[in-house]
Amino acid sequence: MVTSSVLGFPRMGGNRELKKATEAYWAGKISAEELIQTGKNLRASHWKIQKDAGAGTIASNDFSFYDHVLDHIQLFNAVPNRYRKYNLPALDEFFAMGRGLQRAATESSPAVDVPSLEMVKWFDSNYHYVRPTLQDNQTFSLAADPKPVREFLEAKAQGVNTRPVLVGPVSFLHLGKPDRGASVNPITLLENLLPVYIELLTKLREVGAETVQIDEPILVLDLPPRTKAAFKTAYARIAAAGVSIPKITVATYFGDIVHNIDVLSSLSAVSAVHVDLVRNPEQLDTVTAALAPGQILSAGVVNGRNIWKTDFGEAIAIVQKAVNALGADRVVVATSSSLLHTPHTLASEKNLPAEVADWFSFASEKAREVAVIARAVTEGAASVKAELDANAASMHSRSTSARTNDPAVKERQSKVTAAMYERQSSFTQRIAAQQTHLSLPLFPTTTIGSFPQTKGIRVARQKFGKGDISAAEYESFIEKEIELVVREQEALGLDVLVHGEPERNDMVQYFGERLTGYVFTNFGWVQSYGSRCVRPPIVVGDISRPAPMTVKESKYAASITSKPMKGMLTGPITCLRWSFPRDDVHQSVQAEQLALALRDEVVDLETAGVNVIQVDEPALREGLPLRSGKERDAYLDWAVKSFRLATTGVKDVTQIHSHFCYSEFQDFFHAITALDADVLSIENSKSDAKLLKVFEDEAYPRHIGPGVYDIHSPRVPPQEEIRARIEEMLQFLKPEQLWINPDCGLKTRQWPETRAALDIMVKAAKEFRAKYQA
Ligand SMILES: Nc1nc2c(c(=O)[nH]1)N[C@@H](CNc1ccc(C(=O)N[C@@H](CCC(=O)N[C@@H](CCC(=O)N[C@@H](CCC(=O)O)C(=O)O)C(=O)O)C(=O)O)cc1)CN2
Ligand code: MET
Ligand SMILES: [Zn+2]
Repeated sequence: MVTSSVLGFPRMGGNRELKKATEAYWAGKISAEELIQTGKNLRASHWKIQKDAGAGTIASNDFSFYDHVLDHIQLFNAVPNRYRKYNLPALDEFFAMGRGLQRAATESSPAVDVPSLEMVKWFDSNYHYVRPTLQDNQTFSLAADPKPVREFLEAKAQGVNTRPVLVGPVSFLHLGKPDRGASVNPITLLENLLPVYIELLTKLREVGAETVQIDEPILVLDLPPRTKAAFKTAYARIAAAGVSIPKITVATYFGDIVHNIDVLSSLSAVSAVHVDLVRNPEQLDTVTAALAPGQILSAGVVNGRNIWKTDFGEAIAIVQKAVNALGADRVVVATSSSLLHTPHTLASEKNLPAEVADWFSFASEKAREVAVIARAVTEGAASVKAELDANAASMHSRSTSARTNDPAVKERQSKVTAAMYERQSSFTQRIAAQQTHLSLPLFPTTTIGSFPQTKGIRVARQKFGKGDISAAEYESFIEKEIELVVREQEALGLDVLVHGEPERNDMVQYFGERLTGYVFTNFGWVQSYGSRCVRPPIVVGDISRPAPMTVKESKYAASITSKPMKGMLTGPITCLRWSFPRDDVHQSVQAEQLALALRDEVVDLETAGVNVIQVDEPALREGLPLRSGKERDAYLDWAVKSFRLATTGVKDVTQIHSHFCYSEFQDFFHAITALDADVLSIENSKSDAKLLKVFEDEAYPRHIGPGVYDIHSPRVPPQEEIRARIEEMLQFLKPEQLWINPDCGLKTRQWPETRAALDIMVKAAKEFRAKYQA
């Protein structure tokens, strides 16, 4: 019999209960017990949803109060001493690593001041994990009352026999890095980690876990030989534990494992291997052939990364093929990855056009899909006839809908010329014109765009959405917010100002709402990091811009100050990647449509007198295929082209900025150069300044602002810290090319820390200005 499984469920809850409780706890409004109870209720509800949907195997330990990799840092007692030394309650230590902690001394406790650990992209998704930082001679031990055991028992008490999910030992180490000052190669710590890992598996078996899902997603990456070899060591040791541990499913996702297929022989003792057959259906034959006798294939055919209904006909055909090769008892129908990346349920969406809603499937619906597919294969199509028929009708409705096709957009795309990808002059000429026009000092200061999205702003927007306040009232409210942000920046002494983005719910959703071809949800939230969520707009058809999207706000902001005002747009790749893109048209086509819409916006801003325009592309790297090779080159080619198409319609004097919230450019530096942006701002405060060396090595001529402080944490950086960062940057960058700015936008911050940190930043810039101008 073919069974079904879900690799993980979203954590936030249908109403973002987890986000609200976590933030209330941080604000001191609810107790730790109340937060813990909220987590418990959510887990119970999520297990029930999946059980009621008929999903066979359901995960536990997929829940986290912040991030599941961070959970494992605590689980293995790999907490750096700078956190451990405070002897905080486990929950507070956990959050201190996630978001930093700065607290004045009280009668009973000393002052705490510790920055967060680094947060990085989870493969090619918009989810971020907390990166384990490991010491030379790092030791591990199992935390008391291990979370996976606790949550397994919790589900068991509810009558759900779950499959605990763990981050695999090899992936955990590979995804980590040496702590600042340490030089350890994380993978060399495997021997230290394995006994703890086996102790955990043994405990899980003791409490009744029959199987465990061990995620080793790094198997889809290009791996150094040493990491590949680590799989052999790890899984031989795990196999040696025999019947004292549960059966194991090793899960991979977001790519194929064909290039690492030799590693499968190291996994011959595990009971099942999971692969992503949505992304890479072609790997089926190779993987099937490489399985050990009796080994089960978990076939990921329901997409964990988007919201489109699964085409049952296609999925059943793939599963049937696997069954033909392996037999029904050796095939499980599964989601391609955890459903963490999908919204909670479609059932809450009351405002979608009915035609379109019928094309979608969110997490709760996907849990049902795996069950239906498994039943169709086991008992035959007749057993689920109604569901198969309805699915076929949905597929037909979408493929024939008039909504997806706009001939005017296609017409415009056919008229794109080579000249439309080029600025009028070279950077050298442009920067001279820009300097004259802007007359900026050495080490110019700026910010990345957004200022605090206060409760007041969000509530005003909510009221406007509900019709409680009029458009005119909302607009004048936004103007007041813009004015406030402008005055704050003038008082701080910043050089290039921004309007603060108060009118934007989100940098991608906002643009989606102003473009044709998109639809929106009311509750379609997806976790991005910690308590932060996004509601990705959904691309269903051809995209165009009916009217200017940002000109009014930027023009107003520019009109109330004599300082240069920077216009603020989200680039085509980021608009695409942080939406749910359509899957019936190549992404390069959607990116070009977005680029043409943005090109018009850029030109309109210039015409309105805004001569500094930032086009954010933080998702450029995220879209980079995970493995090096031809696919990467093809992606970079169309990604760079769409950025250029969006930005090159302006005169020399208009300065184009772009922003990325990371600083690892080594593997695609040529593409960064090819963007031909005049100024780049990048994240840098949490990474090694040595990453900037590539700009020096490649003699990158344009301007760069590597972030001087982290904005994801409320912590205010001391001036010495910023000074030290700038000194480090000057080892690799010329003073003439260096801008001073934070790592990213300030929307998640509160005003007091924003003001304090920017004040320190501007002072530091002035210090360097004095030193270098002398
Ligand atoms: N799409 C996207 N991806 C990104 C980023 C980003 O900015 N956008 N930045 C990077 C880091 N990721 C981030 C993701 C989300 C947020 C973020 O701030 N999200 C906000 C929600 C933003 C939003 O959509 N706000 C809406 C809705 C706000 C809201 O919750 N309103 C309340 C009512 C008002 C209230 O009581 O507060 C409600 O609907 O219930 C608005 O402002 O209009 C949050 O989780 O709090 C920040 C960074 C990488 N990926
Ligand atoms: C995630 S990148 C953010 C860029 C945007 N302009 C902001 O400041 O919020
Ligand atoms: Zn950013």
